[in-house]
Amino acid sequence: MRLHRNLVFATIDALAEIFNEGSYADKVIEKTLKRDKRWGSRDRSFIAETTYDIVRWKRLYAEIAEVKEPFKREDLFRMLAVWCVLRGVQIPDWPQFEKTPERRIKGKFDELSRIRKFRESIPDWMDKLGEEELGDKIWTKELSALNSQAPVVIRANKLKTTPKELAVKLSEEGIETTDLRNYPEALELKQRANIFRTNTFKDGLFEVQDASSQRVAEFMDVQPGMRVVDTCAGAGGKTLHLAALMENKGQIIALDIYGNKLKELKRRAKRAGAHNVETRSIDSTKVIKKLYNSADRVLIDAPCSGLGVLSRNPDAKWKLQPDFLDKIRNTQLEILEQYSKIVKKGGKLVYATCSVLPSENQKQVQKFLKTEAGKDFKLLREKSILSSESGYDGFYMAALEKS
Ligand SMILES: C[S@@+](CC[C@H](N)C(=O)[O-])C[C@H]1O[C@@H](n2cnc3c(N)ncnc32)[C@H](O)[C@@H]1O
Repeated sequence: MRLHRNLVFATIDALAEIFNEGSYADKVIEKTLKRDKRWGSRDRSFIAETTYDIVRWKRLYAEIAEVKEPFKREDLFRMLAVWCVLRGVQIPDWPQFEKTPERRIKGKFDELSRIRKFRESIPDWMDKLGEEELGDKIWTKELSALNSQAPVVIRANKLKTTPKELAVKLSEEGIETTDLRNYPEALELKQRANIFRTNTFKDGLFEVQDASSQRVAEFMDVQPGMRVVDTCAGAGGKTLHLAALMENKGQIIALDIYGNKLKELKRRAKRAGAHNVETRSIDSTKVIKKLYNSADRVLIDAPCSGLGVLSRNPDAKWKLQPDFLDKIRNTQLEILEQYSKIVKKGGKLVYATCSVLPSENQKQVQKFLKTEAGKDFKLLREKSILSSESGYDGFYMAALEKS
């Protein structure tokens, strides 16, 4: 591979913005890719993948390159030089890469690879927390899985197609997929591609949704005709799946505290042909109270640390802070206590997170069961999905029944 100057400069600009201005990697990359219309798909994937790689390995690369935050441009070039050496990419003879100590880089990499927090490139506090919660063996395996590039998985929208038919249509548009055993609606891309440009996507035949995430709506045990409330619906990944499982029959009320996310949900629902979805922004407690004791199924896809989805969102390693985790655990419990009241007698509640930490998952459910609101519920089943075991995102889900 030969490095091209304008692609490398765009990558360095993106990294400076992510590391030094605290911007979100996905947003910065999206903006950077719009900078030059002449860039082809290989150029675009170089920028996106190199930026994500260096974000993912920030601690390790900074340690090897002997640079500290806030990073100057020359520091970022040194980190990129580390990336080149460790990936066997030829270092260009540009002034920015003069005197790159290739042997020293390899030596330091071998030395640091013996220490997990450097090898897996994560903050001390997160390493300690993961080990405390999951134990040394599982955490070590999980970290390694969470540091690998996530596969692209899509969900065939059964309101409009079947996975088989979708695979054929995508293939006609030059995109090859494999179907996933045990995930009835999922297809995995054989190679990364810009699938949002396909007609198949524009026509609403699929959504991008990780395989583990597709387990959540399945876990809800919905039937066509039910009344379902998705309380933390965001832009509607799970809502749209629920609409498909309910064959567009019955009612789904999608709630969130952010109206702009619900607007996006509406746009997606229209594309997907999901007609049984209504959105309501939670702008006061009244919105929730009005729904008390009314739903056959309630989903709480709770805000969480996102520690199960680090492979697709590696900058969360650097943006997450311990005090945020404390706050989010309180929010999770409050939400459980409040929103569980929406379930009617005999109805079911599903609590889910994309975290692998028991303190956000099974321990929260156990705490909830001991509260006043929780005493009417019994735990039916729960599932912890580790990325190291499934090959997809880390997730947790619990189904509870109200008596
Ligand atoms: C894990 S995300 C939801 C993802 C979404 N369900 C999906 O499948 O695409 C959690 C969501 O909870 C929302 N949220 C945060 N605090 C909330 C609260 N107190 N009540 C309701 N929603 C909340 C966030 O805005 C965010 O959209």
